[in-house]
Amino acid sequence: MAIHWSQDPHPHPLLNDWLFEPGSLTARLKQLSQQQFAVEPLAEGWLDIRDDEAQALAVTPDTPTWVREVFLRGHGTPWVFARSLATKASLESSGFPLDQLGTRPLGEVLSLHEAFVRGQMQICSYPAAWLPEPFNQHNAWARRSCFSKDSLQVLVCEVFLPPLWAFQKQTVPKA
Ligand SMILES: C=C(O[C@@H]1C=C(C(=O)O)C=C[C@H]1O)C(=O)O
Repeated sequence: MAIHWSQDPHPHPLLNDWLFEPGSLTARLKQLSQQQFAVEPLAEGWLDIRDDEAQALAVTPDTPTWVREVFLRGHGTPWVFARSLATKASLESSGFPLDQLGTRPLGEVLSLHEAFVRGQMQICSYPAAWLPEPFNQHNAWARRSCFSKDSLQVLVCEVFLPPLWAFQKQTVPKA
């Protein structure tokens, strides 16, 4: 399945505001949920990566890679599906604990190391088939970027799920 990642902004301002949020998504979701926030690991392991992911890391698709898929939940509801990955070789040489995070947000660990540089943000309409149930009925807007530090590259993809937009709608900004 082909996927097109673009650096161009999305025409819809609300979508663009989230898709190109420069800061930590964890921090923003914690604020939006008034700290009623949690990370739920869904799948983790030495899993196959997709052609577009291998291309982003400049490796072949059969390269041993740790993949971490989670829901970021606000008030107990999945708001974001995130898929983060890094090659085995780069994890072993850096000691970065991508495979030991559990329910600890990746963003918190990345922020501990100031040396991480976040690459260009790209967006796409993420294929429904790549989303976990019950969100695998429709495509959803996603962003991805690569956090780099020395030889380590952590590719982070975040897909914004319909319940986040529903919550946004019901949360009228304070005057
Ligand atoms: C990179 C961040 O970490 C978040 C937490 C993730 C996790 O715990 O797996 C994955 C993607 C991010 O939304 C962030 O907060 O900006």
